[in-house]
Amino acid sequence: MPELVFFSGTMDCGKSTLALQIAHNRSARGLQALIFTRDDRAGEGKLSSRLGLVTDSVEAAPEMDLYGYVVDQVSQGGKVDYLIVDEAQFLAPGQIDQLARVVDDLNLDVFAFGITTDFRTRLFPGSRRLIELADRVETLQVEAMCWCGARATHNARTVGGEMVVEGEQVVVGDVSGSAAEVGYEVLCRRHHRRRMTSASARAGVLSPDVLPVVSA
Ligand SMILES: Nc1ncnc2c1ncn2[C@@H]1O[C@H](COP(=O)(O)OP(=O)(O)O)[C@@H](O)[C@H]1O
Ligand SMILES: Cc1cn([C@H]2C[C@H](O)[C@@H](COP(=O)(O)O)O2)c(=O)[nH]c1=O
Repeated sequence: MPELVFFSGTMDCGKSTLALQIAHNRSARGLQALIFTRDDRAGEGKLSSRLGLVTDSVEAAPEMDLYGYVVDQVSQGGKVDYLIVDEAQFLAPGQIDQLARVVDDLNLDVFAFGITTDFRTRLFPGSRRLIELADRVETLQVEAMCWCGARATHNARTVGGEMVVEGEQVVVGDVSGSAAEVGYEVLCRRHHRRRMTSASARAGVLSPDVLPVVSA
């Protein structure tokens, strides 16, 4: 039976790499993917991994009918054996419904990849709908780690190096950006709640406030 599968995790846990591996393994067996992404860091119409691999994709624009696009491709003689959808958190809930229809009415597997929650720990609308509709939700095996060594479960946003909890939900960025701009860091829940990034933890250790007080 074809499935809608949501591969989810934090930023930087290997989702895009897995998407590219699935496409590679299947294409070696003659299966052709139709690849959608939205707002990949590498630019429009690209699916990229931090391991350096990148492939062309179809940019899933906000108003695009994904089901209609697949039907058009197939009616024009295009070969579509299954779908890969990266950065699926950015899709509108209605577009996730269209992906479910691709599975049910066109009998194609759809593998969606994305982060579940934003920098405020709130579900992205696209991820919420995926959790509601997917046949399976898979958590990635390679866990990203918080600076403390615990499994990273949350995404923090930094602006000028400081963790923030207010702002636009969508700001494309990376975990290795310069401290001057918007960046991201994956944290465990404990340190997300305490707003302790690796930089603020280091600063805390160096702060004279935490040095032992020597009595006279
Ligand atoms: N230099 C490197 N050597 C080995 N693995 C790396 C290197 N750089 C990145 N990675 C791996 O790539 C992962 C990020 O992959 P990516 O597919 O871009 O993540 P995601 O799509 O989940 O944000 C990291 O968690 C790490 O496992
Ligand atoms: C937490 C969070 C992330 N984003 C953006 C930042 C990146 O461009 C993508 C995630 O990409 P990845 O391949 O999973 O690293 O999402 C955002 O816009 N808002 C957020 O709150």
